[in-house]
Amino acid sequence: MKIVLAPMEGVVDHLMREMLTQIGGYDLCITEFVRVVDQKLPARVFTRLCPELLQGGKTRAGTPVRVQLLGQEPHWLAENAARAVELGSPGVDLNFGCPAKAVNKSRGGAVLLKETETLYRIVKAVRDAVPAQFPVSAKIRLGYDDTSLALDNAKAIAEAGASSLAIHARTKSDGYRPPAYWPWIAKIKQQVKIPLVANGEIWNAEQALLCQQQSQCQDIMLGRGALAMPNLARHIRDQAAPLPWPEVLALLMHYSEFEIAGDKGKYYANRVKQWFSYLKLQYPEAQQLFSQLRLLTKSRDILQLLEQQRSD
Ligand SMILES: Cc1cc2nc3c(=O)[nH]c(=O)nc-3n(C[C@H](O)[C@H](O)[C@H](O)COP(=O)(O)O)c2cc1C
Repeated sequence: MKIVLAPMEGVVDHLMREMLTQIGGYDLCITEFVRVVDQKLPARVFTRLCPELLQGGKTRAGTPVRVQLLGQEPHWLAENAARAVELGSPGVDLNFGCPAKAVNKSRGGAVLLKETETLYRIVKAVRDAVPAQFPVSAKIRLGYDDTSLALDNAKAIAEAGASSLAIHARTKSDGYRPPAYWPWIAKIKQQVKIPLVANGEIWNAEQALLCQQQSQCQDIMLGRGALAMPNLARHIRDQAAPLPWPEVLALLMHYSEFEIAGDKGKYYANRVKQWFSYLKLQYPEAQQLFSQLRLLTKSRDILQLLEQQRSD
């Protein structure tokens, strides 16, 4: 079994990857997406989103971090994919599942799930541009409005030479409403011979097992669940109990200190709130704290509140 930490724009940044891979259990992380439109982006765009490029493309715990690209133009995606690996990304991931409105208006993201031929052309161009030893993976949903193209899309991506395919087992229209349709992945697996990674709605070890059984897939990708339970990968692999709240609080403080020490001010407050929105599903303490924290906009104030909570 391989466990992949899902890309999550706005919350799984390098600080989060650092902490979660330090706890352990992850084989690979995928970054938030780099938006590609019509140019070769400067190196700083990649290193800002993925500072791990400056340390061999791995987190300090040694977990590889693969850059994800999102766009619609095969040529420009290929150029930027080549740049990402030159800069040290151990492969490239292509995002075909992003439901965000702004992204879909300018195409890119989930809307491409309506265009099987474009998916093929993108994967082929990127595969041709990236040296063979580097994996080119892709991530899809089951479709846009419905699942009618799920098989064709997966087959096209495989035929174009993708090394593996992560499948978030819902359509764009399903949004994040449970359930995730894991048996659909098993259906795709019968016809697509590249390794598949099952994704969607895994919050604990029981669900991980059920997902593996129903998807017929050993490898899984964890998104919101990884934030709700910071040791979810260890919980799944080694039956570790959910991390106790005081340790979660220490992680939250570490995240804040990291940020105050030199990263970007405002961005953190939004990220920590986003993290809390998942933590409160697992920890009643987070639920209580969230009602106070949601009004704060400065990292320092958030840290102060966390410190107060620790000393209570
Ligand atoms: C806040 C948020 C941001 C996300 N950002 C990305 C992204 O940048 N790239 C991507 O491919 N998927 C993105 N996703 C989708 C997740 O990677 C994952 O497929 C989805 O959350 C389902 O998995 P889960 O049920 O384990 O959370 C995002 C999801 C959320 C909730």
